[in-house]
Amino acid sequence: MSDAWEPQDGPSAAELDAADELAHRRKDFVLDGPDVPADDGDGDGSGGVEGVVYLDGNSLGALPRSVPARLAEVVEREWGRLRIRSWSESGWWSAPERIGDRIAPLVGAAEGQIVVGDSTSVNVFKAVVGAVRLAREEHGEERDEILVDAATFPTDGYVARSAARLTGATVRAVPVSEMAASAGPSTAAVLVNHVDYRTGELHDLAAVTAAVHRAGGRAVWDVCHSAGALPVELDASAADFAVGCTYKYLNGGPGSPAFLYVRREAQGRFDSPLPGWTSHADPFAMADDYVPRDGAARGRVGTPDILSMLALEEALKVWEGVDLAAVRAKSLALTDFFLARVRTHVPPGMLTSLTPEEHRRRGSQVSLLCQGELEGKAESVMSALHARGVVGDFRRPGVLRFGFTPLYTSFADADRAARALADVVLASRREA
Ligand SMILES: Cc1ncc(COP(=O)(O)O)c(C=O)c1O
Ligand SMILES: Nc1c(O)cccc1C(=O)C[C@H](N)C(=O)O
Repeated sequence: MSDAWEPQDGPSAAELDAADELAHRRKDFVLDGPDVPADDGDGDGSGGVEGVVYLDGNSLGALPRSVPARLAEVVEREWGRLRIRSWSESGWWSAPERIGDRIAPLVGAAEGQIVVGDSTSVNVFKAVVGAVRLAREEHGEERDEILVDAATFPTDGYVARSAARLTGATVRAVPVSEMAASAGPSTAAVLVNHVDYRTGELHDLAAVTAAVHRAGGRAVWDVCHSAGALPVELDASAADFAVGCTYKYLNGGPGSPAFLYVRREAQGRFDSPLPGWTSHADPFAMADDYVPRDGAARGRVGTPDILSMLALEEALKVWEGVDLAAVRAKSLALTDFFLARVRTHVPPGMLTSLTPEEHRRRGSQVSLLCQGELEGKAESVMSALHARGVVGDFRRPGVLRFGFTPLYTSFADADRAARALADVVLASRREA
């Protein structure tokens, strides 16, 4: 432990964990495994009885404990013994809408508006083209611009540019802070990340959407970093389309299918650019002409990815009885606690938080920029943290990211991570 590690003002991690109403959810996840570093007995937080501190749920959520048995059942019974009958008898065919309805309350959506399937990237494509077509149907072909969050996760930008080429529109990158003022008479659609993957900044879904609507455009939201991390008010904010992944805060597993939300009011006019046979009104008619289904199922394309989808369905059971307001309160308390610990123990000028202080602008991660003596060392700092049993990640050029998943991250985790970070930073100063 570093000499710099002194007792803190305010409640201890143990006191905060004892008062945490979500603490009991942690046991529903597999968090310790054979990769736990052996206890080296020096008390420096580098593993042992405490296990790994997992702060990378903003990239890949931890495994919910009940998933392996459910997957084994799906493979052995539903696939192994029932085979083709499972499309109807095991509910495989309707899984995309059924699981969409399980996600709906987590993102503030009434049922019947979310379908699960494909990747986030593919759903961004459906949503952006769908939004452009809708805006043009309402306001004419002069709607020729797509505004894209200038700090977007790259896949959204790539897809938007391709969608623009296909629809004859152009793309303009706009900082989210200027999005509302930038939407105008030529805006067909805007594409915004609800939480910035690099900084953890939370954007105002309702305000930006309202401004885009006033300008006559349609709003598409990427909620990858907010779904399951904080309350997302899709219906109340009048979002037109939203897309999210399920492998981060929804813990669906690596490559678990994404989801597509199409606001009920827009569903009947949603003209998907990927009209596959499973979104046909009568798929088994195998008709030449495409007639789209009504409702969320219009967002389907081809055969659903059943194994991943049913793993996700099981994973979503951890949300039963969870109050999203409690999730948000804990997320903010965890990130406040971690930031305060880091600020106290890391010498000034080495790490700067890119994550907003203001709660209303903060998602559920903390991003620290390596500066001064730490410039160029983000990767080595993160690997030293991994060696001490603290798993976050880094994004080039110098951002350390720590994701806080309220269902399983404890205040003791946040405390140990900050401690390990201070030790790593001070060690790197000694070595310099
Ligand atoms: C905001 C955001 N959008 C999209 C993606 C990825 O899309 P896909 O699930 O298609 O890989 C990620 C992360 O990988 C992301 O952070
Ligand atoms: N989807 C990922 C993957 O397949 C491999 C590694 C990382 C990811 C991620 O999700 C990265 C993540 N979206 C990010 O915020 O950087």
